[in-house]
Amino acid sequence: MAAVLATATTGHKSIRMTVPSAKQTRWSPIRRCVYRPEASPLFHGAVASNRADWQSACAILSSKAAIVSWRHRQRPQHHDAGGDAGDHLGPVVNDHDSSSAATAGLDLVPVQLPQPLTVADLSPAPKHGFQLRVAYQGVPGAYSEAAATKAYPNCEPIPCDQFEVAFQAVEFWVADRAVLPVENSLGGSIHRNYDLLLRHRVHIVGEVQLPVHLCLLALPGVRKEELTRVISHPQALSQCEHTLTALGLNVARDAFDDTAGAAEYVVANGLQDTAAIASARAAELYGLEVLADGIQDDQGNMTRFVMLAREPIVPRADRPFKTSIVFVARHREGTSVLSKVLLAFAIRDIGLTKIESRPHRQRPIRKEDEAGSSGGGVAGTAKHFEYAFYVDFQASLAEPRAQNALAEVQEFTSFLRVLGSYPMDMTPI
Ligand SMILES: O=C(O)C(=O)C[C@]1(C(=O)O)C=C[C@@H](O)C=C1
Repeated sequence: MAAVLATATTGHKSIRMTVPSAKQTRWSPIRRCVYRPEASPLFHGAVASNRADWQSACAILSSKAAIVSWRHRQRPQHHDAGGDAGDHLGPVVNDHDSSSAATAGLDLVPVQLPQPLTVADLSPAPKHGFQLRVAYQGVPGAYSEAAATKAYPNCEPIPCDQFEVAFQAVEFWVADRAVLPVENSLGGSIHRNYDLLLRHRVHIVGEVQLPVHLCLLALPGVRKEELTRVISHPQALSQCEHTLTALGLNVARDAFDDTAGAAEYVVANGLQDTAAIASARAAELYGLEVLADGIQDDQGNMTRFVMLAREPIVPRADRPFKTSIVFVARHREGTSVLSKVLLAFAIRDIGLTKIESRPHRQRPIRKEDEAGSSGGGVAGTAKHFEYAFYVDFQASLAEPRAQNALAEVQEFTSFLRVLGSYPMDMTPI
């Protein structure tokens, strides 16, 4: 059984990663798993529920075999702008060389013992010599990877197979940050991440906007006319819906986990009739040809990502900041809450850049009796959906006007959480 793992200390530098073939290996994404201590070979009562065990259980890097442990002789620490790759201890497969294990036909068994937490684990203070590890959803070549490296140049991007895994990677110290998409100028909001922001204990510490330039990729020699299927991330498919039709590609369009994963899939399966929509970098990484370049329906296509961390940053008032909040209306306030909240910002001259609503899962419906009293004599029960409202406003929490606005918002809400107060992305497009 083949053990598959890339060990490169900097994901980008891995040759195996950049020129993959069926036999070669590279970074595989961290996959989601449900942690069951009793199922873990590391289970020793209470000890088994610690971080190292979670990592052993969750960092399964291949669907075939490898069980990966993250070895931290020195705990992960970081600074935002790069570090010394040589100092970083990357993932290992039980200290074995994966290729020799594969040749010997061995099944690898995790032998990594839980590591005790150290003081360094508990300190957010960066230490030089370590690269910041940044989780993103997808595989190398995904736009989210590009966003991660735009947000944190010189970081070590850590691929995760699902958005939730990227959240967990930060919460459980497998990564120092996550960079995740929240909205696209063509496809709209990425609701899943709004929902996850509420469920996980992480903070928004920044935002990054990335122009998304989509390409149609196929195996070398394949012509457009031979295609019967186009695969990609649903957002990417929707971002070039019209252009595909204009190109005469009225073929099946199938959703995939991420754009680069679709490209990889075409190569891994030698698909002559299938194209992937992905980045030019994905074409390079996986050895595909670019059949059409810039196929997004709008040339200004842009995705906004948020940067997440375990700790919030200290808000400042000396540069443009944005603050993201989420709230649920207090029941007795009725349906007027949203307008009252908007007014709390308007009277302080605070601009709102985004508002999003998501259904309230525990309390989906609000009933209002005697609707007939104001409804032209038609008696009955009015039923409204109950929402969690997400608002981004243009001010720093360090500013008294923002603090006062939030104090007022709190009056009308049964739940209010600040997701983060962070510098706005001011980089030129
Ligand atoms: O599939 C990718 O490459 C991603 O990074 C994901 C994603 C998304 O979730 O919206 C990110 C940016 C693009 O808008 C298309 C897809």
